[in-house]
Amino acid sequence: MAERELTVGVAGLGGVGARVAQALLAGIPGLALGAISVRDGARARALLAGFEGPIVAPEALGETCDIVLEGLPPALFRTVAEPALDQGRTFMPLSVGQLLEHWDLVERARERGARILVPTGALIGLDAVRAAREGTIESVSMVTRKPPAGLAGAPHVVANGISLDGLSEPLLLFSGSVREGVPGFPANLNVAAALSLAGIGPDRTRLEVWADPGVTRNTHTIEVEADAARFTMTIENVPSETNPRTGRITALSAIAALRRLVDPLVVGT
Ligand SMILES: NC(=O)C1=CN([C@@H]2O[C@H](COP(=O)(O)OP(=O)(O)OC[C@H]3O[C@@H](n4cnc5c(N)ncnc54)[C@H](OP(=O)(O)O)[C@@H]3O)[C@@H](O)[C@H]2O)C=CC1
Ligand SMILES: O=C([O-])CC(=O)C(=O)O
Repeated sequence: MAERELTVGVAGLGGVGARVAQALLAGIPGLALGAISVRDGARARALLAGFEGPIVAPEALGETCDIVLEGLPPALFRTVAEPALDQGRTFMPLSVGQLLEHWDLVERARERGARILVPTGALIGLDAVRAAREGTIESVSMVTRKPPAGLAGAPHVVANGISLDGLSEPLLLFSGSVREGVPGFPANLNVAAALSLAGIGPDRTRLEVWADPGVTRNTHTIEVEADAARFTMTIENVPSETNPRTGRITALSAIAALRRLVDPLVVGT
């Protein structure tokens, strides 16, 4: 007898959430779009033609859905995360940096039998980082370069009165640990948070953030030194149409991460 489909609740229909919800509607065997949470219901119904399921508050997604995917602005992270975990659901965050600031949620997941699954998102190489962590990792570092428009408005940029207009050469905005960096760039460094969680943690993972007028893509390079391997990898992400901060691959990574929850064959660590 066929197993029942797992239902997915999607919080936020921005660049990431809309793409994931559309993929679920188009059909992923074993998964179904169960509910959505949005501010503008009419816009959502237009984006998701044929979706007749409920539109609910972010807190309510976990009442009926097996998996809750968060694609909200970072400030709303806990609104959806906490109830989904209390309801024992599988929670898939995109605003991963917020996990560092709401770390108690990991213990909460353990207590409630829930799970937090962080997709690789706009990054590369978390499979190798996780494998290396089973041995000894000496160092992990990441350099992020984005077109200035993708960094405009970040709290760090605003608080330090940094002007990104008319830059003619790369400007180093931040250098330090991932834990120190994320609060200043909550919509830019989710990848760095994910890297740190896959490897040696946010205090030991080093980070540089550059506003670079010479790049058109959101570019992340990670460098890992471990007893099992040394590797350097770079990903150059096409910014999404709706949000220049977010790489187009982010939604595709979330879709792939959902698929591996139900696929009979799973490849990769
Ligand atoms: N993990 C990773 O690798 C990456 C993570 N990210 C992060 O993923 C998250 C989603 O990114 P992205 O899709 O680009 O973000 P967007 O800003 O495009 O989308 C956020 C959506 O949330 C909606 N929203 C706002 N308030 C509410 C509310 N109260 N209830 C329901 N929906 C609401 C917005 O609606 P409205 O349209 O009405 O404003 C918008 O559609 C962000 O935190 C981003 O930083 C981004 C890139 C990579
Ligand atoms: O999309 C990207 O390149 C990375 C990003 O914004 C994030 O990690 O928040």
